[in-house]
Amino acid sequence: MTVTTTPAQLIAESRERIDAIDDRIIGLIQERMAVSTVIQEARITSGGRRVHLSREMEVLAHWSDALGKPGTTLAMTLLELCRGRV
Ligand SMILES: C=C(O[C@@H]1C=C(C(=O)O)C=C[C@H]1O)C(=O)O
Repeated sequence: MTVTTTPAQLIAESRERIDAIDDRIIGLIQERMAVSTVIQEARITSGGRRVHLSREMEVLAHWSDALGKPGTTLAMTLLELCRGRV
């Protein structure tokens, strides 16, 4: 007996996978925010500034290399989440 998957089933199952992936991405972003906060607080406590522009350029280049221009946009949003608006 062959069991066929209908398009509606395929879509529903794939959307469940997307929701699960999104949950993992959100968790990773929250983890990134926590690590970024540790760095920023250490720098501020030792007399430095919250923002480190040359490091942010490295982060933007990393995302741009992987995902192109939308990667840069994503990285800018990530940076805003991690250190607030500049
Ligand atoms: C976390 C840091 O501090 C800030 C936050 C950054 C980030 O979230 O990637 C990058 C540079 C800084 O503006 C860092 O200097 O690495």
